[in-house]
Amino acid sequence: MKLALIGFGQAGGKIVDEFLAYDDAIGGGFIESAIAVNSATTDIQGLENVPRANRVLIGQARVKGHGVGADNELGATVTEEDIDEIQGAIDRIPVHEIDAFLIIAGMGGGTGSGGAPVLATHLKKIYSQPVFGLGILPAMDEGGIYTLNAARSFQTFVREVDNLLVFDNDVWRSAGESVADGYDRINREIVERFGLLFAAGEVGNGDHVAESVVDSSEIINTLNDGISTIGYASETVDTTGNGLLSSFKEEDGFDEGTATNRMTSLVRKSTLGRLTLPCDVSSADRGLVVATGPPEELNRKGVERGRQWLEDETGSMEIRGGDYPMPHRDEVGAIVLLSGVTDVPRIEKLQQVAIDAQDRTENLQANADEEFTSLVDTGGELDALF
Ligand SMILES: Nc1nc2c(ncn2[C@@H]2O[C@H](COP(=O)(O)OP(=O)(O)OP(=O)(O)O)[C@@H](O)[C@H]2O)c(=O)[nH]1
Repeated sequence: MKLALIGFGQAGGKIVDEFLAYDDAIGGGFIESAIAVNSATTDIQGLENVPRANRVLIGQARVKGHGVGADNELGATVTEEDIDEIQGAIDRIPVHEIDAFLIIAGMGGGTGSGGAPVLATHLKKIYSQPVFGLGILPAMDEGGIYTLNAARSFQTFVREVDNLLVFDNDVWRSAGESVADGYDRINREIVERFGLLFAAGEVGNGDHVAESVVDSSEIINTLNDGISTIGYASETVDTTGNGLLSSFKEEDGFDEGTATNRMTSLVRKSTLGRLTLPCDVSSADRGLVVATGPPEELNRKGVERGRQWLEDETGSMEIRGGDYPMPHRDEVGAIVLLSGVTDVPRIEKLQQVAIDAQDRTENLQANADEEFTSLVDTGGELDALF
């Protein structure tokens, strides 16, 4: 499907940058336009792939290009004030060519956390295309302010978009990695999963017409509303024709049984393995299974079996399935999109920690005010200058 990507804040911009590189690398063609919005000059200058003309600096009057310092209320305010600047960049998008907008933001900071929901509200008012969000949750040890920001932004963002796709940094961190290396790796994981999903809806004009390609409307209908999470699993296949697999192949070069079993097991691994947002799979309302890989290794039966398995696992009758053929790849994969999930312990925990952080901050503030008054107050024994 064709998307207009809008990266908000530092994380949002970096992920859009990575999406552009990925789309290019796989020849996906799912990005129609890409915009980055930020209140920090250095962050926006550091991007590599977003065209310069599509980088929008907001909040200059208030923060002078220095960012909003994790104050997401200020992030929301400067976005409202400078919405015309952002609209100026959106006006250059051929909106009639896109299937949806995707706004991407780290939810723990200030600019993206506060600004992304404001932009979603604005786009929904003007355009008929769906507006999706991709929200990045902070790791739990990032501290109270990030958790509080994320919980408040989540509540608002999910209400304003047609669907909020969620990625949880906490689940994807590795011990012993620097923050920068960690983000680079995590960002590649993000774009591979979401990129393959969106690229899947963009097949149609190539040489390889799959048995049952995924259509952009199937992705849109699966997303529909609520929040979503994605699983992905892949396996290397021997495409040279000399390997072990080839010895099982039938005369036409395709072993139906192997391909079917492989896909069913990949769908299971993808669903029961690490999701972008861990959740109880049975709480999903809708789902989509996408089989990716060289067209000669994909078959309809494999997707159908995987789809049926997911129906049983979720109890949902709304599980769609299809192919995304990728010629010249030596990997077969399965993407599982679970949408309308409701049993998500991580969100409940985030909200609880945020409520505690909010209460603690209010108490500390009240005490600090009292203590400061008693520090300065001499009981009338000293007169202030004026
Ligand atoms: N996955 C991922 N997460 C990131 C990255 N950079 C920052 N984050 C996350 O995003 C949150 C901070 O958001 P940023 O995007 O840095 O903040 P911002 O929107 O630019 O807002 P301010 O810096 O406060 O003006 C952090 O809590 C991290 O969890 C990144 O490159 N990848």
